[in-house]
Amino acid sequence: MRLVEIKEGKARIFIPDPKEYEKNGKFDPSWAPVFYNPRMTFNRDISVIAVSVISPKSIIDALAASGIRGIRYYLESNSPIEEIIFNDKSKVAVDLIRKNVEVNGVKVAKITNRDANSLLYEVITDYVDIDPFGSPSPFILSSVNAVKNGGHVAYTATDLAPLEGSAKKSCKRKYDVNNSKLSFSKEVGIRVLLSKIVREAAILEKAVEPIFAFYNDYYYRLIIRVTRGAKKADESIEKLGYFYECEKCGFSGSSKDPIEKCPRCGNKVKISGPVWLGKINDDSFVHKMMDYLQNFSYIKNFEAISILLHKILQENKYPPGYYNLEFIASKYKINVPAREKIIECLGEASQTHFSSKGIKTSKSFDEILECMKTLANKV
Ligand SMILES: C[S@@+](CC[C@H](N)C(=O)[O-])C[C@H]1O[C@@H](n2cnc3c(N)ncnc32)[C@H](O)[C@@H]1O
Repeated sequence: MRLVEIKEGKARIFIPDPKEYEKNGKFDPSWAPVFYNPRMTFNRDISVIAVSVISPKSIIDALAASGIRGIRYYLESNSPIEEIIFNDKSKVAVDLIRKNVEVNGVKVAKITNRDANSLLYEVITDYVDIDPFGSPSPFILSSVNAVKNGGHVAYTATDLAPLEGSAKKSCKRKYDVNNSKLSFSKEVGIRVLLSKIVREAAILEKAVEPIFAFYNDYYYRLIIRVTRGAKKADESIEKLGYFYECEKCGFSGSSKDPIEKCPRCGNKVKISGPVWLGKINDDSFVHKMMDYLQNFSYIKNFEAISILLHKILQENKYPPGYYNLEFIASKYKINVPAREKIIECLGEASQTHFSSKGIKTSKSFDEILECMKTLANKV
């Protein structure tokens, strides 16, 4: 395997030379013997900042591939990390991790060549990172099991089709959620993932609190805090419910139990659930990330991260779900007014990072419609 050296953040790592695995001039990171995807740099940049805020003493990079994530946590997070377990079931990956750990002087590394699940049932740590191909579902129970009381787990999910309701059967299999493709499916997806995590954690009498969650490019990233206690686990479950959306009048909302008819026009609704209906971001955690970000002016995505964190804080004020302006406009056969104008008209409203067509607000559907119609008439 020919290697090339690349730089990401403060790490210099060796990866398989992509040129060797090109097919017809194209390259997909999954074609190389060890996975490294530069499109995930944003995910790793922002995770380095989150880990700095969390400040864990021990970390498990359970699906480590080249080791880039754990290495960057060691080199770049503000906190003194005492142990990082780098794990991958691939022997080739583990050999490369060994090299990369040495090159970057990671003094606290333990490297294992195990199935992540069997490893996670044997260890106890402050922070687990689950960054799989596709769905993190197979690793939820074991990762929640592996963290101490008050510990954290971070998940990446790239299986958007089931999470957003395009692949319904797959969503039922992997997340045990009856999902429909709703006009605000980008936000539904992360709430489907959280719903599964909450229910899996409850088996272990652990409660889950999301502290940081976002959507970017082709994946979700979610960080949860896990606490022990059957009662607390029950309280987490209480925050599950259902989204509905009316195909006729476009009205949408959430309810504790599934409903069949639109509360506005009486038509049949599409539903998705059970989904997490609590907050998905913790304001004080996001504020701390903004403060810490100032120490990371060297990272590639500094500006983009700052924009995302500001958006998240704005949208975190509003109830779950967003309004897809194109969807509503199509129902009423009106032009889509500029998003900023609608936000201005409503007053209490914000953009959402989930969609450039969406707004979040605590105002009613009819108030939104009124603003949209008034503005559309002015166009
Ligand atoms: C998407 S890659 C990880 C990427 C890496 N975290 C990064 O930031 O570049 C997923 C890795 O998980 C490993 N893997 C898949 N299933 C596994 C399992 N059950 N146990 C341990 N490793 C596994 C694969 O060999 C692959 O290296």
